[in-house]
Amino acid sequence: MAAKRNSAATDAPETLPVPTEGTALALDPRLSKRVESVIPKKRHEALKWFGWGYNDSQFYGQDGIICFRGEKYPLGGCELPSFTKWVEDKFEMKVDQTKPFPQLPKSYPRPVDNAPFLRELKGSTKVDFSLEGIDRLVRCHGQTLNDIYSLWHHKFRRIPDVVVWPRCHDEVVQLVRLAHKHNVMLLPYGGGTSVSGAITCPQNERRMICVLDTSQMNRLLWLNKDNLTVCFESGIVGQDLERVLREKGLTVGHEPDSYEFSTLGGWVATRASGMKKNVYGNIEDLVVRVRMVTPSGTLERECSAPRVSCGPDFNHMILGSEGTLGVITEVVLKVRPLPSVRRYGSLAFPNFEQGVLFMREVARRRCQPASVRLMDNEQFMFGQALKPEKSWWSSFVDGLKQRYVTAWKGIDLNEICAATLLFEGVEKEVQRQEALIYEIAAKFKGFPAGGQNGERGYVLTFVIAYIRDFALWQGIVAESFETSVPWDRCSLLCRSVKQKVVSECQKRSITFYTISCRVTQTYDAGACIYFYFGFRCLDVANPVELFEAIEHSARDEILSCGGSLSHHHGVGKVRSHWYRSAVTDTGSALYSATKKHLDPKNIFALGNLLPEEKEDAQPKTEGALLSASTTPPKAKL
Ligand SMILES: Cc1cc2nc3c(=O)[nH]c(=O)nc-3n(C[C@H](O)[C@H](O)[C@H](O)COP(=O)(O)OP(=O)(O)OC[C@H]3O[C@@H](n4cnc5c(N)ncnc54)[C@H](O)[C@@H]3O)c2cc1C
Repeated sequence: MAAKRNSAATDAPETLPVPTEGTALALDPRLSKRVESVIPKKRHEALKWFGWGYNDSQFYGQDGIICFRGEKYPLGGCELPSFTKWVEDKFEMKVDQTKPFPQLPKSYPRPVDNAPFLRELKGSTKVDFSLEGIDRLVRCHGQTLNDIYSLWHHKFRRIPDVVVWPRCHDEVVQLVRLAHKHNVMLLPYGGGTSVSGAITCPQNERRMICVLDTSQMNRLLWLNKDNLTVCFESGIVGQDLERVLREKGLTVGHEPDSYEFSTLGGWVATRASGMKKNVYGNIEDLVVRVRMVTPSGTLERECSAPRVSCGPDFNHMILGSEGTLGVITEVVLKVRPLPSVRRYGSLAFPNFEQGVLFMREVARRRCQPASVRLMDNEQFMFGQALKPEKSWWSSFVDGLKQRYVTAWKGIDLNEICAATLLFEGVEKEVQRQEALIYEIAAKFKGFPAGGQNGERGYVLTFVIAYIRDFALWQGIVAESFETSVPWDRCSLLCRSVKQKVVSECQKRSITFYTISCRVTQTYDAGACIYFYFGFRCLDVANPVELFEAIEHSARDEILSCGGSLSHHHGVGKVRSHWYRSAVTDTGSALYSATKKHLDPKNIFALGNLLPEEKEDAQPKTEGALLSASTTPPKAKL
């Protein structure tokens, strides 16, 4: 989504060191420049301190109707009567626009001091830093429900004590050395979009916590047009990266739903997945080479050859390291020429099972378009509700009526589900793909439902992220969770997890809730499933604990159905309970040994992956105890 750029971020001297690559002839040194970012150094000047996205974009209530403001998005300035009705029916509540919005705290947690560290930071480096409360607060968390709820209710006991903004690899090397020397905890911070608790400050850390904000390390370092590779610093934000490349007729094609705000370093550190992975690959397919600064030295592959057989691949040690091993500073990525054609489509299926069979067949024949996503009925209806007055539900139905009126017979609107499609490539290839996809869909009773519906589905993705804050404001807690699963367990897992959530809600007398799922990625061997869950919590004392207890049960169910701990959100702190059993004791010992070698003083003590020992853990309430299993379930091979 286009946004005004931040020129303040361009003031760094251009004398910063620039690594070179390959044959100098293929390189254009003029390219090495800081990118004007849409996100200012003082993030809170453009982004909400208390939730998701831009300050000027949000859902709000007016005369009992839900509206959306924010000119960067197509729903900007729209009233949403259907969505209002959906909320009223689902949660039996009216929009209450008189509810207060959260207020910034009047004071911030007292910082832990480490005078020798600060003295040396000021004296022997040129790294900019801040001790201001607001700079510390906005970087103490990611985007989990728990994070946002804690912010709204001023619950964070521990926030960073100092924020630093290095501008290049060498400054990171200096900072890591300093932190190691003075035993300061370092927390690499990219876009702050983590949904695993990965950047939430460990609440029991007694050392000074220094957040290393990568936003000022966002240069395009070089571009090699012969090899179609590009090197960026790790702090570049997704939309900036794509904009710069687009100007040169190129794209990386990595578009996670958070790409407006998440960074290249964050993608690598979490093993992110983008919606167009079918054409461009997931982040691990796109990375050619990556540099990570650790207290024991810099870890990187020596050359940019496309594939090497040279023992275990240490790029994969860095991918998914979740900030616990070091700071990723520079990444070499593959680029592709921009596609000449980009076309949307959509399909309707009589029920979810037919839709899954269609997805499976598309994967079997390896003919996935850039993106194909299947929504269940609940999510489909929710998507329809999110239309401005008189728009696409009517056009959707009309479209179907006009073209497929006879085929509609026998389709139950309580069962219908839909897939959205995005095709990219050259015209001929896109036409071939479209024909094949619609032919396969027909075998599973699927109907084309128009490009406009498909486009809306993708565009809405960026707006949907704003709903959670509105829901919380109104007294609904909601969040998504995801997994990946082999094909033969896909439908079973979707059904079982939804049933589990329903029964957990009933057990806890939660009457008003929503649980839905979608298949978002397909592979040869299985798929990625996304669940959305929310419930009305107006009279609940500890809604987040309750939510987490139910989510915990849902994760147990996912694992016992043969699903993974995570397809792309990562482990962080939220899923660390299951990490050891997911990778075996031997695997977790290997990770610990690696960490000990790279970071002997544990300065990257984020507490991700393997849970930290809890020194003063609070006793759990009944809601949490009800479902917190001690032995994580395991699926058979
Ligand atoms: C609305 C929404 C939609 C999302 N959609 C997707 C999606 O489609 N696909 C997907 O994969 N994820 C998605 N996510 C999750 C999140 O955006 C990703 O995990 C993303 O990769 C995080 O990047 P970030 O720059 O925000 O990292 P942060 O949140 O800042 O950090 C995440 C982790 O990476 C570490 N880290 C960050 N930068 C560095 C660095 N330079 N060196 C070392 N460690 C570092 C941090 O320490 C932390 O452990 C979504 C999240 C939200 C809120």
